[in-house]
Amino acid sequence: MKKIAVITSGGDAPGMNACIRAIVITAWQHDVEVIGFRHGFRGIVDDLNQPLHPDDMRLVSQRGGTFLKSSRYPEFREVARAKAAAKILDKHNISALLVIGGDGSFQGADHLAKYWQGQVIGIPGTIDNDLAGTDTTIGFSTAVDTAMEAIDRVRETAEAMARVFLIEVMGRHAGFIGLHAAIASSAEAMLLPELEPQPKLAEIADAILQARASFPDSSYVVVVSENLWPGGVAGLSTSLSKATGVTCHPCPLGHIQRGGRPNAQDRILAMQLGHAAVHAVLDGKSRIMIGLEQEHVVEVPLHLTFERDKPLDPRLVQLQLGLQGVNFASKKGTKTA
Ligand SMILES: Nc1ncnc2c1ncn2[C@@H]1O[C@H](COP(=O)(O)OP(=O)(O)O)[C@@H](O)[C@H]1O
Ligand SMILES: O=P(O)(O)OC[C@H]1O[C@](O)(COP(=O)(O)O)[C@@H](O)[C@@H]1O
Repeated sequence: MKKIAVITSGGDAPGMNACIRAIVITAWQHDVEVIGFRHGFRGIVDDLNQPLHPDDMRLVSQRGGTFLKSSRYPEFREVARAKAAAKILDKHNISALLVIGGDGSFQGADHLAKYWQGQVIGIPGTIDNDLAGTDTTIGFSTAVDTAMEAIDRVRETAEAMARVFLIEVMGRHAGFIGLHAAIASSAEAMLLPELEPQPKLAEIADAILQARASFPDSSYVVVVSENLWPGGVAGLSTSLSKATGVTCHPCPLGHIQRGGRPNAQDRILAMQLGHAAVHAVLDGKSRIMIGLEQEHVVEVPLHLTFERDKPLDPRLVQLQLGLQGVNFASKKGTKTA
């Protein structure tokens, strides 16, 4: 019986469990046995294997996180670790490894493929959506929903108290969550690394002061990507409060964005990609990522997913820039941000 393995690696993302379910069920339908290794690449090296059977997949899709566990394991860059992983995979007679993760995990998979003869397939699982070759990644949609709901809550108190809030969203060095959350929550401004890697304090302060002058009774919400400002939104709020004389409140959303039940879109995406990944294995494919482009499942050479940058959708950027900060008090709709 053919045997394949699956790991979840890097930051966990809602929908990873649904993807494992689709892999296990599809594989068993084709007489392929599946084992998981817990904790990503570390689990292969340390042989933390776990047999996976369709009967155990009944109630996993609804849960966030990953029941297989994940890890960041920088030691896997070492050739010796990749060779050790190859040995373990051969010991278990594994013919293909499916890696659910982000660009780092795919670099790890590509690294392993240099020292292991089996097939290596990547499945995009990261809340950041920062992988080239796929329109979206497992977990991104849920993370945006979570950020939006959190910002909606902040908005209510901000509006009641007529306060300025700076809300920090995740994304490592990518603004996808920031852009989508800013649009969905009708933010007054957004600070994203792709738009301005080093935003100017004076410009942000001016926009706040103009908004305060036009709408003294209203809230003002800025969505800020993490790692953009030294000291994060706490540091930025302190500097802006000083520069404007208006108290600015920091609100980092943090890991709240990574947890929670996957939404329907992420569950469906996860199952589509997991199912297609098993078929790619059966077709003898290797060193590819299974992605989704314009609603269609696609296969992309693995290296292209991490060697290229994925740009923000310029139409969505323009949409938000056009809608944010318009001064409705002015007949001409003068921009205030
Ligand atoms: N260049 C690399 N060579 C080998 N393994 C890597 C490399 N980059 C990342 N990895 C492995 O992939 C894991 C996940 O990568 P990371 O960047 O943390 O998350 P993500 O896959 O979500 O981007 C790392 O902890 C490491 O084990
Ligand atoms: O939980 P950690 O290890 O501090 O990592 C935080 C990072 O992980 C993420 O949540 C997800 O990143 P990856 O999916 O690329 O691992 C980033 O948005 C964030 O910068």
